[in-house]
Amino acid sequence: MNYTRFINGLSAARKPSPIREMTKLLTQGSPDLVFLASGVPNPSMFPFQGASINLRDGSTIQLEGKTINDALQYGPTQGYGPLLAQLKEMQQELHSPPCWTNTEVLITNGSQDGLCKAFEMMMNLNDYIIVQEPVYAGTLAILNPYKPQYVPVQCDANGLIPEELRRSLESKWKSEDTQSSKSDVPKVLYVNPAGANPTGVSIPLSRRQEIYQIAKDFDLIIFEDDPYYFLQFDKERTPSFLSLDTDGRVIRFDSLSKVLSSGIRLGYVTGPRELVEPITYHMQVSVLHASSLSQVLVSELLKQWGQEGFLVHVDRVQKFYSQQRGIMLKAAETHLTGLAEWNVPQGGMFLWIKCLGVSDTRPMIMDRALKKDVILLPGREFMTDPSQPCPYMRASFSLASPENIDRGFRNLAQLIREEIELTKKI
Ligand SMILES: Cc1ncc(COP(=O)(O)O)c(CNc2cc3ccccc3n(O)c2=O)c1O
Repeated sequence: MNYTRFINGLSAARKPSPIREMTKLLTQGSPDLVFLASGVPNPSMFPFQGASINLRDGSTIQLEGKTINDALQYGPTQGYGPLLAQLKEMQQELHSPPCWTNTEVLITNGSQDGLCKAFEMMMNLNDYIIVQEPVYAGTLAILNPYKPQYVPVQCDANGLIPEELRRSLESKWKSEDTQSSKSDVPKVLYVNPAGANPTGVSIPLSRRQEIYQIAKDFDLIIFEDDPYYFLQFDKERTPSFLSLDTDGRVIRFDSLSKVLSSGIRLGYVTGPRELVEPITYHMQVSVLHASSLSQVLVSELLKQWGQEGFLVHVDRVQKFYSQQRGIMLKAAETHLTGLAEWNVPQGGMFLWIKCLGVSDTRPMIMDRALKKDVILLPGREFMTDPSQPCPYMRASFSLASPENIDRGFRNLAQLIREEIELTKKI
């Protein structure tokens, strides 16, 4: 693949930071190396001497000696060596990327960080960008400052509709347009393939294959933003776009937030070397690297658990959210029947609810929901054109107890009834 058209001028101008390149030598030198090259602080002056992290299973992770030193010190931008190796092994095991020999993995400050830098590598003002709609609000927040021309592709209960994607592209462009540097043909398709935020929808494998073929026809890069990959409620996880990527046109964004901890701020980007390298250079000058403490802690955990132990853990997490989903669906059936409609989420942690008889949920939620002791997110926050009224709202089943979910939906039902009455009076 020729990646030139996917890297904007700002990103193409980024070069390896000399200081960061020196830090690589720190990990490559012989034990006798006298390192006088960079401003790495002396760890003997750090007040922290060790750490012991208690796990729920009764075991502990001890950070001492080399691990506490690594945890408290600068490290390589791409990521803490042992964790990088563990994540690369996991990506190969789970996705068997066809272009593995040209694939890089970069550890980022959550997947949001990687996503933001990947868009900043590609986007120019007013670019066309293809998104499945509704879109994760955090992605809209990254994109909106570019004043993009969104190409929102219609979704149904199985996610993005390939025929709609092809129709949207063919209505304005031909595949040969991608040969012209002057063409405004879109470069990126952004997709949440499993347990999408906010709809909870997962795209079946057959559709992913059709979508991948369309991406080939129009030379698109697929941003596979997949933080709910381990929260798919079907027995088998659907193969990722990365596992279909025979061309090297998928950049995958994974997150540890939903399965290990959101506060440790660790995600990882997996994609072609030519597209991961500019994001790495951006990391070199923005944050230097993701938190060493977080990386060492997770690496020690994965050492203790092994990949098998990690997958046993994520299955437990998946079962928890599947139970939470069941509790919310029961509350919706009990309290919202006749007042709203919804799909059964196939993954993730959200229920996407369409209010009947309320054309726009934003004023109802922002102005009147708190008085009813319930709060959700208005659907407009997830739309590419937030100026339009939207009857949808997003409810998260991640945190609330079963009792509170029931009470919240009871209050929500009352709120909707009062909104319908209010609307009649206007
Ligand atoms: C599709 C998709 N892609 C990327 C991310 C970012 O995950 P991370 O950086 O790896 O932790 C997310 C996280 N989504 C949310 C985060 C959040 C954080 C505080 C408060 C509210 C939040 N709400 O509502 C969210 O949806 C996501 O859903």
